[in-house]
Amino acid sequence: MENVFDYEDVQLIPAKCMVNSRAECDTSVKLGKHSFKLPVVPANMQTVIDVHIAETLAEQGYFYIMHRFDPESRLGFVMDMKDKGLIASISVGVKKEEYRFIELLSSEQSAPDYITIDIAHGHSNAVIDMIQHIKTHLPETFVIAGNVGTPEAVRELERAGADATKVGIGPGKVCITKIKTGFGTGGWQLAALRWCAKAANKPIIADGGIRTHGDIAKSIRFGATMVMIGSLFAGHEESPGHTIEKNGQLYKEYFGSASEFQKGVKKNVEGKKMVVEHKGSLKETLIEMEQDLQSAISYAGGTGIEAIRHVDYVLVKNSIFNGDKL
Ligand SMILES: NC(=O)C1=CN([C@@H]2O[C@H](COP(=O)(O)OP(=O)(O)OC[C@H]3O[C@@H](n4cnc5c(N)ncnc54)[C@H](OP(=O)(O)O)[C@@H]3O)[C@@H](O)[C@H]2O)C=CC1
Ligand SMILES: Nc1nc2c(ncn2[C@@H]2O[C@H](COP(=O)(O)O)[C@@H](O)[C@H]2O)c(=O)[nH]1
Repeated sequence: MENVFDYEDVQLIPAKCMVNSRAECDTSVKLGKHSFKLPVVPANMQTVIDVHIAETLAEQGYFYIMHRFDPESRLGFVMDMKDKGLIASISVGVKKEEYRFIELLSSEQSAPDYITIDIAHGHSNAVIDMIQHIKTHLPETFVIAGNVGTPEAVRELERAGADATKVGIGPGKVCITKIKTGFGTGGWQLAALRWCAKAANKPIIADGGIRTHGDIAKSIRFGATMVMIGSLFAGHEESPGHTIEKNGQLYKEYFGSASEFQKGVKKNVEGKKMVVEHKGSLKETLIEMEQDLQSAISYAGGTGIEAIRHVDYVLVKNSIFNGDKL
């Protein structure tokens, strides 16, 4: 593989500005049948999203994916969202009971708009079979399958019927897959995204490793349609994790979906629990993300997200922060 790099190794190169104000730049993106305000989705993790946040995001025109860690509530959740005229977007795993759950959604005529198949090693027959099961019983539902980290995996899941694939094995903030198994895209997620995107015929969601808002623009440049983010969303006042005070400073808990804490047992643990700084409201962050992305579009010399996909870039190995912190 040539050119292995990650977010901090890249700078995008500005092109001539086409707007008189950044407010003219449109950050919206289409995924499936719907358009969303931002190419960003909070991670489907228990300390990042809950029913309240899902409803708020859907009402305000943002994409969301509800997590799968309260499995019994999912049918009611889909029905409620549909009753309110909101997009229903949920996650499933690949175990036997999930097959029955898909059949239940079908028999209740409660097809979600989006289903994300959410397992650690998505390049597997388990995911291929689940894609086909969903497509058989809920043919109108947009299926996101993951997670994967190679072009072969993207192609195989697309061939099986996935409408989008999610790329990122191990770059997450609470991930320990890279340490425990030696595998993954941690440390070269942006290059892996580029590699996968070259093979993809359908949208890719880049998942994990986003540490700054500029990384969203970089993900788009290297082939992402949407970007999934956990740690940057876990610290809000609305975030579902507990608030913790340490030496007068407020933090929020953030734990991996494969952490011992989430699983309740010490078996195949590939995630950890940590705290992130408390940082005000989700609404403020979404507005700041939109403004930063509008600015990125203006530097790309365009008026919409598409402009970012065509800019030149340089590799600046580990130097973009010059020792600075945000
Ligand atoms: N993006 C990432 O880098 C990672 C994300 N995660 C997140 O953690 C959560 C739990 O993931 P996961 O453990 O997959 O979900 P589940 O615990 O639901 O496991 C799904 C199924 O896949 C099997 N399975 C899991 N990993 C492997 C593997 N490496 N090889 C073969 N079979 C496997 C499991 O069996 P068995 O347990 O018996 O092997 C189980 O039958 C998810 O939300 C996932 O997104 C976890 C790790 C990495
Ligand atoms: N290896 C693991 N990855 C995990 C786990 N729980 C979630 N995740 C992945 O991380 C991203 C979020 O990354 P961030 O850098 O934005 O914080 C999330 O979407 C999952 O793909 C886990 O336990 N182990």
